[in-house]
Amino acid sequence: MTCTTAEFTTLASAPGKVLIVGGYLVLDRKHTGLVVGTDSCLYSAVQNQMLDVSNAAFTFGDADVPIVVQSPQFESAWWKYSFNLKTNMLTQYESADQGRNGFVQVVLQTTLTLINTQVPKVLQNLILTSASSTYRTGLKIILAADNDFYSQREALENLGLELTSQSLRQIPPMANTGKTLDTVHKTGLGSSAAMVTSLVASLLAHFGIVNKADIGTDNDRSSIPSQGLKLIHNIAQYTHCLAQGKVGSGFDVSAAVYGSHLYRRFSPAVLEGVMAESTSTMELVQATSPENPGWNSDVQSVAIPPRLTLRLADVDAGSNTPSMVKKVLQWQKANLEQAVALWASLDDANNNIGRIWSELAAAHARDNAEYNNAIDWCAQRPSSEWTKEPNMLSSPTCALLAGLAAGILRVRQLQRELGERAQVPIEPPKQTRLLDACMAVPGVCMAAVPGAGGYDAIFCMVLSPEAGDAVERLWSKWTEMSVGPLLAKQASGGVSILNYDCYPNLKALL
Ligand SMILES: Nc1ncnc2c1ncn2[C@@H]1O[C@H](COP(=O)(O)OP(=O)(O)O)[C@@H](O)[C@H]1O
Ligand SMILES: C[C@@](O)(CCOP(=O)(O)OP(=O)(O)O)CC(=O)O
Repeated sequence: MTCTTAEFTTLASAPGKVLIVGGYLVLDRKHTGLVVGTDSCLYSAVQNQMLDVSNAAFTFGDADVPIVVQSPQFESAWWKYSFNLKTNMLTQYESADQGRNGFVQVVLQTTLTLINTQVPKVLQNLILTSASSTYRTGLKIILAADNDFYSQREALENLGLELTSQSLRQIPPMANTGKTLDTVHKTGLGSSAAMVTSLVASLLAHFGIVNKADIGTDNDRSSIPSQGLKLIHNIAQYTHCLAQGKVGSGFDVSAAVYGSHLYRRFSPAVLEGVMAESTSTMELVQATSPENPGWNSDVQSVAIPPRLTLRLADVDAGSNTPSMVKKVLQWQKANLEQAVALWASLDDANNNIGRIWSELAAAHARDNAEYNNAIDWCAQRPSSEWTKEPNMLSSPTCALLAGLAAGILRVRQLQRELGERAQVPIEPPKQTRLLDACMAVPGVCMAAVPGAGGYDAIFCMVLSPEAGDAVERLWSKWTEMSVGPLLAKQASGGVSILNYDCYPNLKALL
């Protein structure tokens, strides 16, 4: 498609996440988490726009820039702000139903303060181009999400369609949810981390603080993060923590920035001094700087092995991650000796998965034909048969795939053990039955609960489109729980700057 670039509109996207292994352990810097970024994204479009402020419930002074943010897929989701260039104060002066969006507000407050401190003239230019006190040049921001972030069950029911990916493809992209942000049913892809990351990136790129080339577009990123990408990461981690009121592991924001990788968290100390409201601008600049050595997270790229495809489903029940985390950490504290041993076993089992992925990628690079033959063969049989055929015993790829299937069973066994000991339903029996059935489908090499586990979601890794279809047929016939497929697959890239003109659905929203 030939697209022209619209002047003054900057569009950024950030992917959702699936924590394949490493739930709970990733909270501690001693351990890593294997996280995959999805091709379902959150988008943020920023445009300079002449805004009519004549009826605003706020008197605009010489230094005030108006900002309108809309999330048109939701009911009552618009917020109007003014950002004062002299005081760096963001004021929300109007919104639908007097609502607030804590994540948007914190990102705007922080990012605009940093921009105004580092390159004041870019925001002052908006004031200089304001035509009158009635019309002022400000920022119009649109937030939009791929449908996968929110449950589409109701939409399918209303259309009289079954819960299948074929039906999901009939729903228009970025469809209206008919819900508010508070009542929408999320699928667990990490909407706030992806939204925060895309909004930070779009603002920094719009005002030239980071170079669009530094951020990358879709898949053209080098493996060493640029200073610009680090700045986006640091601001996104900081604002996400501030908005959620605690310093978490940050794997979700890291996936939104860098895409799929092996993640080791940053030491929380880098943010502990700047979580208070009284944080000064200088402290903010220092804390988020790409040069700040406190940002010691480790992002190691992992290759999802060729021809392995991620399939996701949300389970219509839901779990409360923070309360599960609280209970697991309480148990860990109260049972240190047992916990040390269990954490070590889980760490081994988790690392084994990442290691086999790397070895599979290496096997593909070494002998493409052998690799493809083994995938074709395994794709037609359940994993329990992969070691039973004498002819295939000499195939290195077949052995690795069998190791992967056994490896994820080991992870699951330990996750169940942790769940039983901490009295937290990490892989409850209903999920065990579903996951065992998935593992029995020909061509499935992995199936487990992602992240914190519970009743939120499941993931599978399949070796062929036919295996993916077979898994989906199993889900659609599953009666014990309602299992809804998502359309998302794995994506290698993280946050990206996109050509706005290539996204007519978004353009129609602005
Ligand atoms: N499309 C969106 N538009 C505006 N805000 C959003 C959007 N998606 C997520 N958010 C913000 O993120 C919050 C949800 O965060 P949270 O409950 O932590 O869910 P998640 O686990 O998906 O990140 C919303 O209340 C809202 O503030
Ligand atoms: C337990 C954890 O290590 C992983 C939780 O991963 P999920 O993907 O389950 O997260 P939510 O989207 O918030 O439900 C907690 C953490 O690292 O933040």
